[in-house]
Amino acid sequence: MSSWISIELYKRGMVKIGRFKLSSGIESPFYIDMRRLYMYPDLARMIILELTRRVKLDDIDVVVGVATAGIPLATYVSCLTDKPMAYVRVEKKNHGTSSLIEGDVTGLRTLVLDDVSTTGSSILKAVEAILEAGGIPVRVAVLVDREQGAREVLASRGIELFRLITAREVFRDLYAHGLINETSYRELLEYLDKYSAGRTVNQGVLPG
Ligand SMILES: O=P(O)(O)OC[C@H]1O[C@H](OP(=O)(O)OP(=O)(O)O)[C@H](O)[C@@H]1O
Ligand SMILES: O=C(O)c1cc(=O)[nH]c(=O)[nH]1
Repeated sequence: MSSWISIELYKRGMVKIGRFKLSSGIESPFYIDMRRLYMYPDLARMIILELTRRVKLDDIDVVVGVATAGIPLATYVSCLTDKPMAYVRVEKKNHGTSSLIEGDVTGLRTLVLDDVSTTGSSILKAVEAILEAGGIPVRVAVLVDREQGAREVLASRGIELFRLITAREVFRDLYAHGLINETSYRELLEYLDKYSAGRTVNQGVLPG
């Protein structure tokens, strides 16, 4: 159903296979670099339109991007849906308004947006900032979920995670279309099985 998304992401260099360190410190044999999506406005529009069609929006007052990669995503969602947009900074600004959140979420039902979810810690930090500011985090949406804990962390706070596609689905589509070979596919699945949510070895370092 979403194989066109996987294929486009791969062909435009947003699915990288190699050896990467993630923001959580976990090592990974792949990296999803959605920051490049905005180099291709037609594709960005198509993918984000798909997100807005699939995620529940009718109970949402404001969309909130998580800095930095969630900000262009939230901007597109806002333009496509006419929902107001705010964003959560990485850190509180220490001059001017001293804001952590730009825009206003007070009393508003929010859809939190980020490009990729791994452990969920970045999203959780943003959720906490929204709560602190008097907002109501209703739902979180990401373009790609790596299934390494985000859904479970958010569920424990009563917040649903919507993901347009999972990393596992991306690799399944790439393999099905002959874009990665069987050895790579098996290695990627092995990693995802080993370091997926719920495994005690989640904070893993790759061998070798
Ligand atoms: O679920 P997590 O384990 O928190 O990982 C996912 C987060 O990591 C990446 O951001 P990064 O920290 O690289 O910052 P950036 O958005 O500024 O590039 C990504 O954009 C998510 O925000
Ligand atoms: O966990 C991360 O830091 C991370 C993983 C990934 O695949 N892509 C990304 O942008 N961040």
